[in-house]
Amino acid sequence: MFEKTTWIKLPRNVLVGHGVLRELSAAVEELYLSGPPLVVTSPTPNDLVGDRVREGFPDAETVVIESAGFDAVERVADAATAAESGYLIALGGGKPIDTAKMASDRLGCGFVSVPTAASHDGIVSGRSSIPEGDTRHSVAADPPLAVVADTEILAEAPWELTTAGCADIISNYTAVKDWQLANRLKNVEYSEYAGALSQMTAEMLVESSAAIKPGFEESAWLVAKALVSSGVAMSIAGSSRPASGAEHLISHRLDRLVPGEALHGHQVGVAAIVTEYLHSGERGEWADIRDALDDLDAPTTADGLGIDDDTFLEAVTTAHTIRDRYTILGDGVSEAAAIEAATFTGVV
Ligand SMILES: NC(=O)C1=CN([C@@H]2O[C@H](COP(=O)(O)OP(=O)(O)OC[C@H]3O[C@@H](n4cnc5c(N)ncnc54)[C@H](OP(=O)(O)O)[C@@H]3O)[C@@H](O)[C@H]2O)C=CC1
Ligand SMILES: O=C(CO)COP(=O)(O)O
Ligand SMILES: [Zn+2]
Repeated sequence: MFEKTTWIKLPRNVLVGHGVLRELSAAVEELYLSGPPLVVTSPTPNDLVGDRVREGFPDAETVVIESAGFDAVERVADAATAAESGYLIALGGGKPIDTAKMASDRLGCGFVSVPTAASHDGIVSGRSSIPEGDTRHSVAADPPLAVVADTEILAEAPWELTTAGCADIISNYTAVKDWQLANRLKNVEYSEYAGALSQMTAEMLVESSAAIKPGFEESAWLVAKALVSSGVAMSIAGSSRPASGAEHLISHRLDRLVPGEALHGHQVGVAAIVTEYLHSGERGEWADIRDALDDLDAPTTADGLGIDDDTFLEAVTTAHTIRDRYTILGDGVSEAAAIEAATFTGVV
């Protein structure tokens, strides 16, 4: 008997462009939500844009979170319950967006994503990435009901946040390879549509790299569109597989070993150079990934991340323990193999 089903959840309104923050209340109005919103944000985005968001929602309450984690999710859920909020507005980078995403799932209400940085591809996805102890959970949640990505705001954010977003997209190359490997070796379900979309998004970004330069709003536009596209690939897959493979496991491990040292996107970019070498060896495309990162001003070495070589190598050899996701790391890369891959590619 045929039993396959697909349920793809996507945002209803996606606004990307100059000054679209002014359309936020119109975009929300179209969603037929009820009750006041709770704005979930972190300190810098709140200082920069919080008041402009609240202008459109005079009855909104705000909760400011300092770090991601299940405690923050609980805080947001409690604040929403106390304020009788009808929905959440996530304002900021990946930290407040992932926290609001998961809290809205817990509360059974919708949320709207208002990114202030083009720094990662979770702004549209239906996955929430939450750290806990030594591990990190990629939790299924509903995607935002609407996304309002104002390129004027994104372009004013520090350039390194945009280059982190670029690197998060470039890591799709190796993420898709890991997914295909897991499909071949472990029979993990693979979506041709999601895999192709994720890979095409990375290719298009690399092809546009000459136009991605600091000080141009066009750059924020190109990167934001790629982040949306990558998030849609995750929604089609119903998993973060199209955009998260071994390079993300290494980054998640670095988050435990040296918290806050480097941006998520930068870590996954450098790690992708190494995992591409593990996939394909000396003649693989690791140098293309390195050059693409370099063209986009993203780091290509452990040192460029501000992380010492030994810590980076420790992350490579222990990354497979982060979660049950089969990748090129298999059941662990030996220290000698990690040193060979990272030195040959110039990462350490
Ligand atoms: N769910 C998913 O599919 C995905 C989730 N992620 C997750 O997202 C997180 C990474 O996202 P990232 O955005 O780097 O993390 P943060 O939200 O921590 O943002 C990074 C830094 O940028 C600051 N910031 C945000 N906007 C601006 C701005 N406009 N101007 C100046 N500073 C700004 C933040 O300030 P402050 O410190 O005040 O907050 C923070 O210091 C990780 O936890 C990662 O796992 C990443 C990819 C996909
Ligand atoms: O960062 C992500 C995709 O870019 C999300 O992946 P994770 O599921 O590994 O957190
Ligand atoms: Zn990522």
